[in-house]
Amino acid sequence: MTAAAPNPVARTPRTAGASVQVRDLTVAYARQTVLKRLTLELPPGQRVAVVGESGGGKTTLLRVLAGLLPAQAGEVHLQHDQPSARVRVMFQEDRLLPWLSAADNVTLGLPASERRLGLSYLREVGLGERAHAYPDQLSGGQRQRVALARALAHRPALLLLDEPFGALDALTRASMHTLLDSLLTDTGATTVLVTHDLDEALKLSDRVLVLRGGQVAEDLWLSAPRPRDRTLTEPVRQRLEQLLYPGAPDGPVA
Ligand SMILES: Nc1ncnc2c1ncn2[C@@H]1O[C@H](COP(=O)(O)OP(=O)(O)OP(=O)(O)O)[C@@H](O)[C@H]1O
Repeated sequence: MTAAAPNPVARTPRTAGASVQVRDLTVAYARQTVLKRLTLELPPGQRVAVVGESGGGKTTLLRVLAGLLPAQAGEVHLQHDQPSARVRVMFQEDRLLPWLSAADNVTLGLPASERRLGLSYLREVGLGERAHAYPDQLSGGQRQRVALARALAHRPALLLLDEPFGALDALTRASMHTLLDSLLTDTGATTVLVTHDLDEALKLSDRVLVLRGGQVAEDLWLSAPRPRDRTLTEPVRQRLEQLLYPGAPDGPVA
């Protein structure tokens, strides 16, 4: 019997996810205080979705965790086993460099010794055959897959996703959920996903935080096994809909 070819990603040691501690975090823009003494603790490897009203500070929290925005007060601590802090952010827009091929976008910034492994993520997202294509030769869904491969190629201890599939059509988004679900299970990264899509939150996360008034207003943990059967997460969905769309007895307002 011939042994199956080893999967290059599965052979990779899982990343040790970062643990995240946020204490009394306050962030303001000009005269508007967006986060108000927000406190949060994420154990290594946890997958957390952040939902809440538009303008409620979800992206602001993500930007502070990414080190892109300073806090006015409070503390943010990331702890991880890796020699360099590996935090990667994926945004709604792919932010690929248009003059670089998909492969070069994915491996940009990786040490030479990690480029081969980086490219294996391009295969994992189903784009091994398009490694030499430039971003403008790829569809929106394919570009987001390159962006996802780029984020994962750096084997982040903390992966921050800001509405990463918000610009995709429903079918492409659903296939990205399945892909991301299995890739996250392989990586071990601690993940924070900002989203307006409750399906996305319930399918991909271990825990859903509702931000309101600059704080964590609700902290719901999901214990249903993956891949998630929608019926198992229905009680959490109903609770989230009550919190996010009060006064809409039949669910979200279109
Ligand atoms: N650079 C900035 N300068 C001034 N105000 C800002 C800036 N960035 C965000 N804000 C304001 O801070 C508040 C929170 O914004 P943030 O983007 O964090 O919210 P959000 O919950 O991610 O919103 P959405 O769901 O609409 O993306 C909003 O009122 C926004 O207008």
